[in-house]
Amino acid sequence: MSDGSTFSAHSFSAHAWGRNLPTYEAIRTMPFNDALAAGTLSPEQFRHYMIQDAHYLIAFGRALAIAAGKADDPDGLVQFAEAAKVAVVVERSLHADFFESFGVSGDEFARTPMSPVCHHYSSFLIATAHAEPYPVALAALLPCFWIYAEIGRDILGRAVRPNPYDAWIDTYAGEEFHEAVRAVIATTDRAAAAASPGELTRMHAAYRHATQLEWMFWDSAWRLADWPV
Ligand SMILES: Cc1ncc(C[n+]2csc(CCO)c2C)c(N)n1
Repeated sequence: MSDGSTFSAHSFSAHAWGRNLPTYEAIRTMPFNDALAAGTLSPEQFRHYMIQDAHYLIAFGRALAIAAGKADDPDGLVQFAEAAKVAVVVERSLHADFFESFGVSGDEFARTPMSPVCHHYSSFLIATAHAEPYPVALAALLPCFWIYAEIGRDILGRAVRPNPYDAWIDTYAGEEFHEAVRAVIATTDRAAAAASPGELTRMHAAYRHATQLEWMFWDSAWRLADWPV
């Protein structure tokens, strides 16, 4: 799927994937993902990532719920309402399983605010879902699904096992997640086919911005980034 070839060459998704391939490659080879696959990522960096991801997933769930409300048919409404629920389920499993095994207390989570990048990405998704029409909202949400599916498979293929991050790797490489991702790509392509030229331009801008923010999210965890003042 990483060459976009599963989809029609004329689809929005194929164009968006192709245009953003250098950024995808930059994500795939970034130190955070190399170290995760090698099992050498520090627990401190993974804890930073998990805490920020728990914040992110709630915002992502809200953005999905807003997009669900804008769906142009009942199937889209169900698809994104269900995805919003899954985002919260994943956040709860971070709390129940990963926080537990990597020693993040409820207290530490409660006193750790969103990092600058997490704040930016979360605000961008919620603002886009609110202010933009359905196709543009979906374009902003798509990289989150698609990039994780691809990165999950890539890391699975080269992970050193056993790996302290096995459970994380297995979550995103699983077939169930990939099926959901294919469905989001298909719905986004259908919405793009009905979008105006102006909306299509904004879809590409939203997709690009979200892809850049995915890179920045991992980079932020790698650097243990915090607010400078
Ligand atoms: C920064 C960041 N980006 C994407 C994901 C991936 N992800 C998590 S839950 C879910 C589907 C929810 O319906 C997806 C695609 C993540 N965890 N963190």
